[in-house]
Amino acid sequence: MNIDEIVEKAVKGEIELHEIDNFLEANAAMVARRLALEKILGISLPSIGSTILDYSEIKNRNAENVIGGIQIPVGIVGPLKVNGDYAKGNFYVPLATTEGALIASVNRGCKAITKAGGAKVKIIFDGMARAPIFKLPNIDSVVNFLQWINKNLDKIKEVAESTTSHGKLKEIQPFVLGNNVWLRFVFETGDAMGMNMATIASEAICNFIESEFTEAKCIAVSGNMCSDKKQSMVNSIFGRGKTVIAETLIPSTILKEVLHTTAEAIHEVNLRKNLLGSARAGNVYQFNAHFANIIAAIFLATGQDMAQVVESSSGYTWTEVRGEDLYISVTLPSLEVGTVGGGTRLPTQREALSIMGVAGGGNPPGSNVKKFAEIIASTVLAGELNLLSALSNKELGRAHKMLGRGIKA
Ligand SMILES: CC(C)(COP(=O)([O-])OP(=O)([O-])OC[C@H]1O[C@@H](n2cnc3c(N)ncnc32)[C@H](O)[C@@H]1OP(=O)([O-])[O-])[C@@H](O)C(=O)NCCC(=O)NCCSC(=O)C[C@@](C)(O)CC(=O)[O-]
Ligand SMILES: NC(=O)C1=CN([C@@H]2O[C@H](COP(=O)(O)OP(=O)(O)OC[C@H]3O[C@@H](n4cnc5c(N)ncnc54)[C@H](OP(=O)(O)O)[C@@H]3O)[C@@H](O)[C@H]2O)C=CC1
Repeated sequence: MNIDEIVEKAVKGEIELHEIDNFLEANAAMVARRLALEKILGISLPSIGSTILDYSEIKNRNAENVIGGIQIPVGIVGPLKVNGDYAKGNFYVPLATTEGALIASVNRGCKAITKAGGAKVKIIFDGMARAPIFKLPNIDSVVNFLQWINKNLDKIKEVAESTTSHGKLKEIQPFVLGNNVWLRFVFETGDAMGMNMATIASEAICNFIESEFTEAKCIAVSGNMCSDKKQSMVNSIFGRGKTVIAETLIPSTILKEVLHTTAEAIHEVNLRKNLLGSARAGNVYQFNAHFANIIAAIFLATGQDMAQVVESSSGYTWTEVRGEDLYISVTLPSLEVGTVGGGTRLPTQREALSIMGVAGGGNPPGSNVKKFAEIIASTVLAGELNLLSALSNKELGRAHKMLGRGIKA
């Protein structure tokens, strides 16, 4: 069958859109699927169809039933001076967004931080968690199960690590409710974000447990105590991915000249907005102004899993007035990122990672992603510093009129 005949069959419903992959080479299948959809809907999709994506690379790795690609503007902020353990020096950071004023905002924050000597940044925890849920017959069995797990830690580690060369089982955190037990497995995952790695290793552990401790039945490899793609106290307290802290001290001259404000004014906005306002709103995880803006824009540009913006953007902004200067820090308890795997292998996303010098695996493994995490936290710091400044001097509406609607103030 040629491509026209296949399109016709898909339009008539004689083959499903995803079955086109069985008849054509990958890229021809992507085109045929779009042409069929255009005919079914009576619309044309030339922009989605005009893509540099190679479906033979994406298929069985990143997406199914593909009809083309979506383009999102990517802008650049920086140079941003980062004084980390892995990221040292001045960095340009790509942000993909459709929110006018966001890039300008973060860029001004970068300017202020760089002029002030940079952002100091530390990673204080590193571990990707997967938590299967087990059903036991009764609470005697729960206690025996926990003792058995403790006795068999070495064997469990061996089973897990037989599935991966980079994944290392660091720790098992047990949680109990009645006859239910969650085992929260925490892995080091090299430069990968690690969710596939941790899931595959956890499934192997579950099979081993079920065959050896037969009273335990694994109900689901993910029991939501992980917690993936959901806000949760467990991530906030224990950390998931990387827990990162970035801080800087901004002298009053820079506050005045670059940010048109004062330490007192920023501190008051932080206290009454980020801390009190978030508490009054019943927010438990996001005592910040807009971590999500920076996290989402970097995730989108660099091929991270967008659904993990949920927990990766949780965290706290802390400020202190020191003389006339401002101390400001951001704490991100669960930043889930990778420089290998997932969407990081796509061509535009890989280029975006290369702007920061973090594309691919590091030497030693894990060093590249830690450098990336430090750059992200420093950029979040720039975003917070600038938005708090803009709010303190009533710039927000004016900026968004100009850069979001194209209207001169
Ligand atoms: C827009 C500015 C920065 C102007 O600020 P300004 O001081 O009038 O601008 P400027 O023209 O004097 O430039 C100062 C610096 O800003 C940067 N800058 C300036 N323009 C650009 C540009 N086109 N492209 C790139 N960078 C730009 C750049 O670093 C520049 O330095 P230079 O390089 O010239 O030496 C300021 O008014 C501002 O930051 N406003 C606030 C906007 C903002 O923070 N928006 C964030 C998104 S809001 C949101 O989504 C969340 C929210 C608010 O709902 C959450 C909440 O509830 O809090
Ligand atoms: N399965 C699930 O439940 C979920 C999956 N996801 C998806 O999972 C994907 C991310 O999973 P993830 O495990 O990170 O990625 P991958 O599934 O792509 O696994 C990473 C691969 O890279 C290899 N590798 C090579 N060099 C390195 C290095 N330096 N550091 C680490 N690994 C290296 C690993 O080998 P080796 O293993 O031998 O070390 C492994 O094969 C995303 O697409 C995400 O959307 C997201 C949430 C849930």
